[in-house]
Amino acid sequence: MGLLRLLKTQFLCHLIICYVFLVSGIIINFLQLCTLPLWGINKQLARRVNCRLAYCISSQMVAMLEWWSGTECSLYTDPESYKLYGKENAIVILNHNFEVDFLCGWTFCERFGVLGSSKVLAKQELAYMPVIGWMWYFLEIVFCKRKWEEDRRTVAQSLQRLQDYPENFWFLLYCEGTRFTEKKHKISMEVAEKKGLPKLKYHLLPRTKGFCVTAQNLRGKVTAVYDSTLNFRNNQTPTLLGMLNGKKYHADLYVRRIPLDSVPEDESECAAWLHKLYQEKDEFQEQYSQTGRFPGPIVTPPRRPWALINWLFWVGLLVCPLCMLVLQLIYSGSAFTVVSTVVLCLTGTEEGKEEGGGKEGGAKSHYC
Ligand SMILES: CC/C=C\C/C=C\C/C=C\C/C=C\C/C=C\C/C=C\CCC(=O)SCCNC(=O)CCNC(=O)[C@H](O)C(C)(C)COP(=O)(O)OP(=O)(O)OC[C@H]1O[C@@H](n2cnc3c(N)ncnc32)[C@H](O)[C@@H]1OP(=O)(O)O
Ligand SMILES: CCCCCCCCCCCCCCCCCC(=O)OC[C@@H](O)COP(=O)(O)O
Repeated sequence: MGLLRLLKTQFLCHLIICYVFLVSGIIINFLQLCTLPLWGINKQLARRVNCRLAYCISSQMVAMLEWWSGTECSLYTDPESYKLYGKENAIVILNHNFEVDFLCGWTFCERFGVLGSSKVLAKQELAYMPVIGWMWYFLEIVFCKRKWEEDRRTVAQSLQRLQDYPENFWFLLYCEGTRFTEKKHKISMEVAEKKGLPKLKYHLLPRTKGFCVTAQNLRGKVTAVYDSTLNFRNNQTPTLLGMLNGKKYHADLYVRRIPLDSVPEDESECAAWLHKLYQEKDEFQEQYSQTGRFPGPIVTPPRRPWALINWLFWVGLLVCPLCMLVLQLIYSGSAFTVVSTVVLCLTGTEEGKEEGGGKEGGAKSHYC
């Protein structure tokens, strides 16, 4: 094992990375809070500033994927559509099978220059999460309680506010509403059967209301739907901890650009359109499982240096005070404190190795 690879598996490195992420995140959250008075004076400027601040947080996780773990991301799409990515507002529909699929999504956002402004229809609970959740509040992320009686009005209102958003954005929708598990799949296929809909093998039955309300309220602002289907090579099951351990994965994303004009405006027709789309997505996944590839030509949008530069900046800024703290601990702490800290780090390293490496090449269930 090379020295760098060994370093990446060390718990101490993981501690430092998490420390930098959390402390920089809190500092950025605080800076976002300081922009509050600006919203009353110049709302568009406040939004632009918040996009840049948000970039400083989310790009750290992207840097971990791109530069630390070295994960590769290939895009299957047609060259005509490729030219438009990052230059227009779009609704992105993505399958939800992996712990890190949101992070792969962010990586593509980064490569097409829309990371700071990217949006999602997220469950309300995430709004209370320090760093990311608080960052989302200032990014005008749309939250839902997954109770349609309440969401119908609040989601539509939040979407309407995006009509004059000053930056290009991609609005991510996990129409399945939750991450795929065999149990959830079984239940949702029972619902499909009751509704007389064809069964899906690789997806849960999509929830249509969120998509229909999004398409309805972003019409005029958004020009296309990016139907995106993600999978990983060699049956990999990527995890955040695996990436933190420096494990390299290879993501394949198939994207079809569909003009929003071709999505029906009528609610029930829109729902039927989405069900049909998921049947097609299921076929793409079937093709991937049979052949190991999606249809169409492959391009690999290049990674950009900005995420790494931002990360190195925060590491430089925050690791010096940490070193001082550690030195202080060594000088002033008892032998017991020092020894127990070292033991804790070593134990963490061993557990991290198991988590990060243990799943490598592990058999996956049939769906991905
Ligand atoms: C070029 C590159 C292209 C792309 C790059 C890719 C991506 C990058 C893009 C952007 C990145 C941006 C950000 C990413 C960062 C982070 C993301 C992280 C986290 C967010 C994840 C979440 O939080 S997911 C959870 C929240 N979101 C959703 O739930 C969305 C989907 N849900 C809906 O739309 C729902 O309808 C709802 C939430 C609006 C309302 O929910 P509710 O439950 O109240 O109503 P439903 O309509 O769903 O339920 C009633 C109807 O559903 C039927 N039913 C019952 N059981 C089931 C079941 N198990 N499955 C399916 N359907 C079921 C029931 O019968 C009712 O049917 P009716 O016919 O009567 O309506
Ligand atoms: C630089 C890197 C530092 C790494 C430090 C690690 C910090 C960890 C940060 C975690 C960030 C999480 C971002 C939010 C993504 C949440 C995805 C998610 O929660 O999806 C919810 C869905 O699945 C539906 O949930 P359920 O239906 O199960 O309810």
